[in-house]
Amino acid sequence: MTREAFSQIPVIDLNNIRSLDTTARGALAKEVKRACVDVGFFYVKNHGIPEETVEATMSASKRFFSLSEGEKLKLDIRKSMSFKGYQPLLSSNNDPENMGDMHEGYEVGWEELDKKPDDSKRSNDGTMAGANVWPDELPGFREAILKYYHAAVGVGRLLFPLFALALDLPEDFFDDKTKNSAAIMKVLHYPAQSGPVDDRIIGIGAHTDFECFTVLWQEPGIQALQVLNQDKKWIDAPPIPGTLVMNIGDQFARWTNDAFKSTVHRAINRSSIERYSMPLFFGTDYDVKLVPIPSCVSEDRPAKYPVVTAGDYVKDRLKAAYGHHHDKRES
Ligand SMILES: O=C(O)CCC(=O)C(=O)O
Ligand SMILES: [Fe+2]
Repeated sequence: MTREAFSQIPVIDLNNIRSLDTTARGALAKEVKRACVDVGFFYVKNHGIPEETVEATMSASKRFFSLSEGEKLKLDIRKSMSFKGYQPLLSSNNDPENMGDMHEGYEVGWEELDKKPDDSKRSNDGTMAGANVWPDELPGFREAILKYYHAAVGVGRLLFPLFALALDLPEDFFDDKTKNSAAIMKVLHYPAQSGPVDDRIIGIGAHTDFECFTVLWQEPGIQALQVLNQDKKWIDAPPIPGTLVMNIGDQFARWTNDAFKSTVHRAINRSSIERYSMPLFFGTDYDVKLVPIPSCVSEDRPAKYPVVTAGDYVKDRLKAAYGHHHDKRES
């Protein structure tokens, strides 16, 4: 690939993802592989999530963030042992060099839309198991959030086999590693940062995501997301209507011994209006060990990472970013 090409984030059409034609799926997997190896970021179109679902969830999210701080703080994520609930402005810090992230957020994990007395997926989450916390005052909020959550989880389910193909693995390689609910969704609200911006307080500081991959919806019309390319230059990842942004996270970097790039990114909302986004982070089940795939390790490419479980990895990174439970970054 040329240097020029590194500054491009590809758009991949998922139209053929459900195709029964293995050649078509194979061609798609090739495109995905190239994006994962070269950039670690790509856009997907024809992802199948209806626009109405996105809009309903966004309007629910806007209603949530416009509640009073007191109401929102009833759901303070710092009271949750499993990282569910509300994150006030400046309470997280994704870049240890920075002084806090200029966004507020709200975080949920797996939950059935129709409540079951025993939701085995959620209770099997081990170290990350714990109920979502919902506001009392917002009728329809839970339903709107969970509707998008389940739609996006559906996209994630389609993508794991594609990533497996891209790694020359059997398509079902991740099936027994993704049986539970290791998918965390956030809705985020970034105030406008116009005027001079202190580089140490931006929307979300430079970071990599912790899981296998992220599916991000970002508000159309506002440029904020930036990706660090292989030349260590920040390139814009503008919203493209009708697409979702996908990026590789640290768990895939570990599975692939860095063949797939967990790419550093950040967001700065320098527009004059507030911005909303929603990432959904897909990991393997929390008890699964992040063991490098044999074809990604060789004498020339020795294993780079110690083996840990997905749950321990994610929890340590969350603790570091949120600095709560009186725990500081371990090591
Ligand atoms: O809001 C965005 O565009 C990026 C969010 C993000 O990178 C994250 O939450 O990990
Ligand atoms: Fe991120």
